[in-house]
Amino acid sequence: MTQTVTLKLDGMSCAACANSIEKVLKNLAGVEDCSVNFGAEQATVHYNPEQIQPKAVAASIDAAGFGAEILDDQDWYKLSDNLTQSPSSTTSQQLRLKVLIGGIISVLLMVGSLPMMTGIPMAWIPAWAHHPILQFILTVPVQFWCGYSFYGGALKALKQRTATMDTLIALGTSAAFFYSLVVTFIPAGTDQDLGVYYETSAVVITLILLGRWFEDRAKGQTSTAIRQLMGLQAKTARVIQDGQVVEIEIASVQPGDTVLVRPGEKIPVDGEIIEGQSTVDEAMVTGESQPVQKQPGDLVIGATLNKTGSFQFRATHVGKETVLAQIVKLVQEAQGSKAPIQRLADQVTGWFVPAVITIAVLTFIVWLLTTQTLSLALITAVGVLIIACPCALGLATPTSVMVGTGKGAEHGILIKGAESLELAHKIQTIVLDKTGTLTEGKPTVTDFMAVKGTSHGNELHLLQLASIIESHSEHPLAEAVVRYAQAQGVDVSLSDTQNFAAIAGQGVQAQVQGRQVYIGTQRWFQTLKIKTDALQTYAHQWEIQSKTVIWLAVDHQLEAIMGIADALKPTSIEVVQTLKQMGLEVVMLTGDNQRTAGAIAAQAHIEQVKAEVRPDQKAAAIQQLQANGHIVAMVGDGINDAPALAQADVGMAIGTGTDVAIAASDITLISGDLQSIVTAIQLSRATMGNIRQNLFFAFIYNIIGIPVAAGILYPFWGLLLNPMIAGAAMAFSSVSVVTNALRLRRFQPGSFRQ
Ligand SMILES: Nc1ncnc2c1ncn2[C@@H]1O[C@H](COP(=O)(O)OP(=O)(O)OP(=O)(O)O)[C@@H](O)[C@H]1O
Ligand SMILES: [Cu+]
Ligand SMILES: [Mg+2]
Repeated sequence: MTQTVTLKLDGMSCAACANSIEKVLKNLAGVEDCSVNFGAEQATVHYNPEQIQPKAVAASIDAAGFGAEILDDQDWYKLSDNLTQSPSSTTSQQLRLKVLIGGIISVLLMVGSLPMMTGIPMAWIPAWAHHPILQFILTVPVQFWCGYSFYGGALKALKQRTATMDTLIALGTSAAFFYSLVVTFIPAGTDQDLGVYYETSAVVITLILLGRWFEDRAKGQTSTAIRQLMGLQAKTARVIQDGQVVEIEIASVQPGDTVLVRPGEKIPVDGEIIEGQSTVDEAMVTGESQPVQKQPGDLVIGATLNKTGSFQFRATHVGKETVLAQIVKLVQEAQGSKAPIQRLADQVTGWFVPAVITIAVLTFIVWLLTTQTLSLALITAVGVLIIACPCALGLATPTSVMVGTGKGAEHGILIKGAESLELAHKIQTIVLDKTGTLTEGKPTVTDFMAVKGTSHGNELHLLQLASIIESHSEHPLAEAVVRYAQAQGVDVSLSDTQNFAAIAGQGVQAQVQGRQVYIGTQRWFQTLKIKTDALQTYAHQWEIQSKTVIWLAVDHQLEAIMGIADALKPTSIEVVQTLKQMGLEVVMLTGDNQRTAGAIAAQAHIEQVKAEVRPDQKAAAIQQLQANGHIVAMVGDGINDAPALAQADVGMAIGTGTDVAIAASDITLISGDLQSIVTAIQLSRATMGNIRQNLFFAFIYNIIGIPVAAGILYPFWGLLLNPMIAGAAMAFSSVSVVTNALRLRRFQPGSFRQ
């Protein structure tokens, strides 16, 4: 049996580090699958607990030179405390100090070399400021203290027999530094003017650290969604103990406790109202903007806001069992998962670094041979090494995925993984379940008609037989029948049913009071050879009014029919229209009969209808649509439709209220509002657009920069890329990628219509 553990990682400097950790993990016995996300600094590991334990997994990451901490969800409250604090990590503070010191030294070095670099004599700069030995002394701390992490990273990579961006920076700056060192202490015997390049190394190191510092800070902001969610948690709860109201820490609340909530207070944990009434604002968890009426028996969600009344409820779920905790866990997992598009970036980084080293060596050799100038050959080679860093490439997808999934959670859309987020923008066909998705899912019996002149002609008696059977069924239609019977004053409690059987998609049967009773579809009755002609005209009439007709027979004689209405949700028509405008094909899927389905579809302006599809055939119906080469999404209520949801490329479950049916679906729409289907697709489109921009930003510097740094323009215009500018461009590329990803935080439903 596979288990999953999430680890918080430390010490990764670029996507290549993530790749090498992934390699280490995949080589461990007992690890079945894993994914390391550089942007989220997380590893998700699927392992076999009989072969390996999370501790051993973490230890192997440590051994590879990185830090790993097991994210244990046992202690939810501690975790939430940690996460709600601002993310001013030690890494960030250390980076800041290094940037500061590197910056001061770099400025001193630059000022010293100004006259030499510009060729203009500057009287105010004393000659000793450019003394090579002074410059050497100044550079040492930058090279080996500020730049220590590059050497460390390069060494780690070497152990894994790979090369990362640290390798490139370490190589590039070391080349500049040691070349200068040689020139400083072994005076050249030639007449060539050999300059030193200390400032190049110092500036490059400082700029790249500056980029990383910005990146680190910005990366912290990509996870604000989680911090906001965690921040919703109440700190204390008012619990009734021995008739006294006591305020206790939220961590001490136990399931079964009676909790008191006053107007304007946060509801501390999940539970069921036992006394009192109120309206509750659940927007922060479900995305539903309208406050919801609550009365005894209704469920309340922890972290939502009580508005008007005060009430008491019995705690049912606390700590990591609460809806909020589950949402946070899901979002965290999604943020750490990998989008398929990232595999491309990973592959590219895999061969990019070795390729760059080769290009740099070639550049060095070619320039040395053609110009006989060592300094020119060196500077071009260093330029290539610096500009070619693929670090922005590793940030391009994970940062957008983090912001995108977080944004989803904010709107009540839980996206299970980056893969679903990516797939959602490719959806071509969207299949909507009728009952509970397009309609309210609250059917009510509106009509009753008995066959006149039969021996059991008593309507109430028939209704009693029907409701007795239906009280054994969980089907929403069955509940409607029972409710109707009760309203007519029928006693449904008396029950001596035998051989009850529910036939999926057809109806129910049983023996009641010694009689064989059937309730179900007309089609089923035809196969049972029960004549349905007598009520045919009524049935047709009701069906055209979009009512579901269920048939009742006693001892193989048709006795009555009932018409059941289930209204469209108020937003259905508009949502279908928007989906069509977005270029999607909309299909309605239902087990209900053709005519009723057709009438509902017509109301919702849906042209394609698949009706009379039994629950076990729904997955096959999806498969049929996929066979035409379409990417198909299915929206259903998540309980009956699980196989179809799983079959669809993207399964969206409508989880109403606290009933978050997470398991079978790729995307859970927490509020029942269909508008969130549109929002989910728009969010996916916006995120993918954002990722493409990021990949552009990440590549453009390399594509333009490498040939220029290699000196392609030098023979024509004498143009070379100064390694310091290469360093700045490199730092800027990472920063521009993360900043662009943060732009996604401004996503608003409806604003990204394409
Ligand atoms: N317990 C029941 N009592 C009466 N009729 C039933 C019962 N269960 C199923 N049926 C009949 O079978 C039909 C198909 O049921 P099924 O559960 O497949 O679909 P549905 O819930 O009506 O629609 P959807 O597929 O949109 O959810 C129903 O429309 C109804 O006529
Ligand atoms: Cu880099
Ligand atoms: Mg159904």
